[in-house]
Amino acid sequence: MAFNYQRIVIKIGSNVITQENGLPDLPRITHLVEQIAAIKKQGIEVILVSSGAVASGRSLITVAEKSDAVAARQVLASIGQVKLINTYSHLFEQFQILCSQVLVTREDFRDRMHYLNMKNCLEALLQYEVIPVVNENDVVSVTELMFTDNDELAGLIASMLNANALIILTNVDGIYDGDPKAAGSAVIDEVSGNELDFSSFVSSGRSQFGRGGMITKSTMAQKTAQLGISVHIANGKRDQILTDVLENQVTHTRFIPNKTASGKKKWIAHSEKSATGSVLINAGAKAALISNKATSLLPVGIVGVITDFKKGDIIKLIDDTDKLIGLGIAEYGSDKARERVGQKNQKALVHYDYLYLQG
Ligand SMILES: Nc1ncnc2c1ncn2[C@@H]1O[C@H](COP(=O)(O)OP(=O)(O)O)[C@@H](O)[C@H]1O
Ligand SMILES: N[C@@H](CCC(=O)OP(=O)(O)O)C(=O)O
Repeated sequence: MAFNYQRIVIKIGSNVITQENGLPDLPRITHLVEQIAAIKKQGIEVILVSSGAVASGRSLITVAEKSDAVAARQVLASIGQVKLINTYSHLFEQFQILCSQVLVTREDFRDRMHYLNMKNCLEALLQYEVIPVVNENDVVSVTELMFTDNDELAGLIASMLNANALIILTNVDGIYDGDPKAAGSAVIDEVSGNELDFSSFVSSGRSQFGRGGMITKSTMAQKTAQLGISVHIANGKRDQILTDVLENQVTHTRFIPNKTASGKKKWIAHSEKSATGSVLINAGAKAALISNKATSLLPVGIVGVITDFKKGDIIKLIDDTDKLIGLGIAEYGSDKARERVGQKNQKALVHYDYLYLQG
């Protein structure tokens, strides 16, 4: 194997396992399960994040999606998830592999205790040689409780389980440097660091059954790689794609991983939407934080408290252009922070060990 991974998360997009007419593509799912079984036989731990509940639901029932889109999605997913997991379960059984169903919402990642309970469950499933099949719980996950899409969920799961790699299967060969259909566009082989501005060449359009599109995939991939996890974006419609990606024998996009971050930093990195408070930091603090040295956020670098928070909350560090610089756990509440704004020799508001910088 070109890439020597011990634990991988594989995310399969709706489009990969759905035919153009909206019906599930059973031969494709079967072929993917065969490859996953072969990978698992080599001793690699696999966690599957699979979309396709809504698409599977559409193959079973017709609902009026125009009148109430939220209810329609709930109904389709509730019916379709049963079919999806049954299909996986039946196919994995043929290789004497057990799979399990794990349905989650964004809320499950917010509270650290809750997060650790979920992590323990997934670790236990892996110990029992089970392949967890994860999807968003679309039935209860509505509006602000929703993930942007399953790419975000896959990034969270890969970070939570300290996976070596995340393989995202979609319906194009990778991230193109222009419109994938335009002549002259080519797949970007490698992305390192986070300087690349994807919005200049990735359109916000989505494929027929996809939710987030390539922009959210790119941003999530960059963030996940910054936390120390290799991310591969490849075409799940191609035969032998998983084995070829692992052998590095197929054109696709690979995000080169940075130094591995601690488990706690990985959790903080994905907590932007659950951050309660925020503080405004000055130019000196910003420069110190983004330098290569490990630096905590001291009150002397804080200009003011923007939104209140309690000790232990996740807070946002914002600069004077309103840009998010980082996220961290507050060592004390906003009342004390206000009293200490601009003062020297005060206890750090965010300790370096509990600070994640956007980069
Ligand atoms: N520069 C680009 N490179 C690759 N794909 C792009 C680009 N710009 C837009 N896309 C679109 O993103 C789509 C994949 O995202 P999405 O629809 O969310 O798929 P999935 O269901 O796999 O999550 C592709 O089908 C492609 O049309
Ligand atoms: N949870 C939804 C998938 C939503 C989603 O993000 O889809 P996709 O963009 O195809 O990965 C489902 O199972 O239908």
